[in-house]
Amino acid sequence: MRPVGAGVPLRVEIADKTFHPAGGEPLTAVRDLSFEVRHGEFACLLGPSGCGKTTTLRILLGLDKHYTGSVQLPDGGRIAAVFQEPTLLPWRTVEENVRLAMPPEMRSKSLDALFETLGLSAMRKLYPSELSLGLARRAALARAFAIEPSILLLDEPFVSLDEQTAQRLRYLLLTVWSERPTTALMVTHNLNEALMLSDRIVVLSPRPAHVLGIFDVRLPREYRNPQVMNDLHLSFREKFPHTG
Ligand SMILES: Nc1ncnc2c1ncn2[C@@H]1O[C@H](COP(=O)(O)OP(=O)(O)OP(=O)(O)O)[C@@H](O)[C@H]1O
Repeated sequence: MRPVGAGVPLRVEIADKTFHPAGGEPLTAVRDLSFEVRHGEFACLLGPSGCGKTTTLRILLGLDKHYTGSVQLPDGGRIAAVFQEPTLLPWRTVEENVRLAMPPEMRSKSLDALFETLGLSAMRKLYPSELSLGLARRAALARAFAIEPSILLLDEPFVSLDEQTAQRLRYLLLTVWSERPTTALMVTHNLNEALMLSDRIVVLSPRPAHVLGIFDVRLPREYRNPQVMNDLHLSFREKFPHTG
């Protein structure tokens, strides 16, 4: 495994992204947005509702090519995404959903360890309709990690869950990510979530999104106990008094 920072970073330079709705006023969602996520780092894009976070992720995913600027993805080019909704195919089992996302040369590999880590071993043959909201999110995480992505993009994956379930999933995400480290960028408007998960928080302005500043959380995650989280909150608010 390469040490953090040794590989190609994710480099984002979006000069302008403007929507031109038919019959409506043009709307600039992103302007002069520039940041980097180092190889193997977990970063969060933290910004207020509607500031342009999802728009930015869609550009990184290649789903929106109508922008000016450039994006450099880490080498390997395998992108995994986890969205707000788990987007599982309803007529396929959990395991089939995961395997279908894998490139053909990987499809026969064992998924035992991954399912075990995510607490899904007993659910492999279930259909999405048989899963709770939390279990469906776990299946979406399994599908993302199964392809061994060179970059993992997450768009508020725990947003519509109750806080207890969301917190359990954050821990699971950390566990599975530390077993299978990859460069990760997660969109959130939840400061607590960002402080718990990130090596680095990219703090965004209200729309049009640009970077207000970077908050590095250098402390290893196992030391981020409630007291430390409290201190992190305070230093974040000192640095960014009008956000979060
Ligand atoms: N296809 C589109 N056409 C026109 N405007 C759009 C389109 N998609 C997004 N927008 C607008 O662009 C702005 C940024 O939207 P975006 O979804 O990127 O925000 P966000 O930061 O992800 O918000 P949230 O936290 O609420 O998900 C919003 O004002 C939104 O209404």
